[in-house]
Amino acid sequence: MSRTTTDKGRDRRRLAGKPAPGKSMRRTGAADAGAERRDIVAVRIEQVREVLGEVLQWSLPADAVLSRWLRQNPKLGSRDRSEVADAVFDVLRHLRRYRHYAQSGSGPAARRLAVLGLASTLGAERLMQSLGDAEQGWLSHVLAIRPDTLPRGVRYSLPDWLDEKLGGMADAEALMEALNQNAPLDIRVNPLKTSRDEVLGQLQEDAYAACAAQATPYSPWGIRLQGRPPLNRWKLFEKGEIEVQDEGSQLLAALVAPKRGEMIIDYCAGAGGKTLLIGALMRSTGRLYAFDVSAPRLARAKPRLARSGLSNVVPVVISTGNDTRVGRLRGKAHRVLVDAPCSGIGTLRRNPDLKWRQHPESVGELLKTQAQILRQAARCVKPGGRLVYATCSLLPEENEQQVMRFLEENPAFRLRNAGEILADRCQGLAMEDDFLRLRPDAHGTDGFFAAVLERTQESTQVVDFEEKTTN
Ligand SMILES: C[S@@+](CC[C@H](N)C(=O)[O-])C[C@H]1O[C@@H](n2cnc3c(N)ncnc32)[C@H](O)[C@@H]1O
Repeated sequence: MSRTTTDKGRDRRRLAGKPAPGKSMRRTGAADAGAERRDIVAVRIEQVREVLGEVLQWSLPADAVLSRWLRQNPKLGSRDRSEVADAVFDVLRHLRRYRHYAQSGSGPAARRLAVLGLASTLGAERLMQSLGDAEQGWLSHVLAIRPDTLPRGVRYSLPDWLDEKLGGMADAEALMEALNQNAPLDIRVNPLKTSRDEVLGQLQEDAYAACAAQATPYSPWGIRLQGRPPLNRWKLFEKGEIEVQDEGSQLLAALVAPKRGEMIIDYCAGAGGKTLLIGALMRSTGRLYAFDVSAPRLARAKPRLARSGLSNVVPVVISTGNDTRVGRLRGKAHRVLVDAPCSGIGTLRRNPDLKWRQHPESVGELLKTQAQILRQAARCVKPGGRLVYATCSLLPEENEQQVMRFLEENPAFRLRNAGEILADRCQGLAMEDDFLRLRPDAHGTDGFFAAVLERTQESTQVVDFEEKTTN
């Protein structure tokens, strides 16, 4: 059989130790891809290190620092953005444990934290390829440490004061563990425009398959989604049929139990999360005042209100002292919601930096503000009306203790059973006493607290009541 030119060429190359052209190209391609992956990881480590350098100064909330950094780096794609964000938030969640691990390494501490965050979010294997021998050795060493051999505060990455506070609660370690998980993405349907079944039906379509939409267990308006879909580009969102809202927040709005035609005050309305649901439950009738001392926060409620189709909401920027517009509503409101400024410890799944930004002194300041807001808001409640006090904190001093002190000072109010009030609309929530307490480990929501305080019908002595409480 005669040998072809191709055969001869292949033999010459083999003798010369050179691979065939096709193979050579394939191998180089694979090697290039590997090198590219290593480069990307090396760049990622630097990006995370850079963001952490700013976040760990604690001058701004982590999400604000991250948003600014992303604006300064507009060329990054969506995958780059989410890889950086995931690693930064992972480091904030596990900061105390990672700092403990970082002690044994060398080089800049922020780089070691970035490596740990990325090892957790991208996988250690992917990281290893981009590390030198010493860093690889260190990473293997710390990843082999069993967290259950570490003191509890280090294991769950809590500052000592918070470890002590949460440690005194029932099922403390389950709570600490749950607070270190990623929060799911909950949305709420707008009952003024649609129903949950209708939205769930649409989300069963192929285009939304990755979201694996499921009804939330307690709120009749809630849907839980997987991943981070680009919600604000969805038609459902643009048409005001859905809003982003944790199931726990939905339950707080339900606890207000508003009725058509009533006069209701959302005293700390912020960007209007609860206002929107309360207004929809009023079927856009009556009057719903959305108060807040922060004009920028209330301004953020405006586009949401526009989408919602509500026409009963009156946003008002109030002052922290004795505000005349608040004064005019004295004794007039059927319901007043105080969604008080608080430590936010119940939201650590979403805001892990709060455990490092808050401290006993800042909580002490919040306690004074909460008591003052409660006193001012209580004046607006009409006899027989209700004041709902809520926080996204798990700390008893911001919650039960705050309410019990208010009740001692204000005998015109009595505690109502929150579980019974919610039972009308929300199934399956069993509470052990009159308060509503939600926990991520028990309910899958952020941590929330709420109490319903009813002003007795007989309490017509508004003047006495005010004099007693103005100090
Ligand atoms: C927990 S946030 C409210 C969140 C909002 N209700 C929501 O559902 O999106 C607390 C709000 O209380 C406001 N606030 C702080 N001090 C206040 C005061 N003295 N009177 C009224 N609002 C106050 C803050 O500006 C902040 O927006």
